[in-house]
Amino acid sequence: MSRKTWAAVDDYIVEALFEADPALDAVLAANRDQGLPPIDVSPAQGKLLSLLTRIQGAKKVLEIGTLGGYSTIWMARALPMDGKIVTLELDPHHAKVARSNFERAGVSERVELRVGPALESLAALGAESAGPFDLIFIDADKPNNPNYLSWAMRLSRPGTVIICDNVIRDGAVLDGGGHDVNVVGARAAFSFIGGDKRLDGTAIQTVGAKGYDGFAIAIVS
Ligand SMILES: C[S@@+](CC[C@H](N)C(=O)[O-])C[C@H]1O[C@@H](n2cnc3c(N)ncnc32)[C@H](O)[C@@H]1O
Ligand SMILES: [Mg+2]
Repeated sequence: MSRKTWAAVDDYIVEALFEADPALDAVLAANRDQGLPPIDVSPAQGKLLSLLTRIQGAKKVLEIGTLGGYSTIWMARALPMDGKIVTLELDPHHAKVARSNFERAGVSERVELRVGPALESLAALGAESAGPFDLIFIDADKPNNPNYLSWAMRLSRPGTVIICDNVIRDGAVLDGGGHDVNVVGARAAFSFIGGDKRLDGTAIQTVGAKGYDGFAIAIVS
């Protein structure tokens, strides 16, 4: 099965199941126009995040790694009116594009974007007792996965769902002796989840418009 087929099936899923969504299309167009890398989740993955937010009944969501806010908007729309998503982004240009995307998509009131190194923003959230969050999506610099998971635990409660993106990496996750820092980060996420008795997790391998990758998903006990 080729990458072309995976992408075509993704298109089929979107066509068969999703309403036309000019607002989200505009987000991707703005990201492209502003030179952001196309490393956001795919539409099918965004919908999965939205469904998981709803299945969880989440009111408070934390996202680490905003980019242009594509995944943020999927999750923000799945929140109740009094829900909130805090999203953390290092790059001021990405953050600026994301802010205007939130405005255009009509979700600004439900989104709090914090700019700076996520580890500093997480420490601030901890100091403010901003948790617990109901769902936490980790999708930033992969070498920091264990640090982000460690903060996710501190900002969680029993029942919090933690999702970590890009943990399969074309199957390179199998390469335990390699030096690719992103693979090392993916494996560190598995080690963290597998090694913490409070976490019960699995991973979903995904193929589609974004190639072969996957999400790790865990629940806090
Ligand atoms: C894969 S993109 C996020 C994609 C987004 N979640 C989506 O699906 O639409 C990763 C983002 O994390 C940001 N990032 C990288 N290192 C970071 C750090 N130390 N702190 C906060 N954000 C960081 C990058 O600038 C980039 O915008
Ligand atoms: Mg990702």
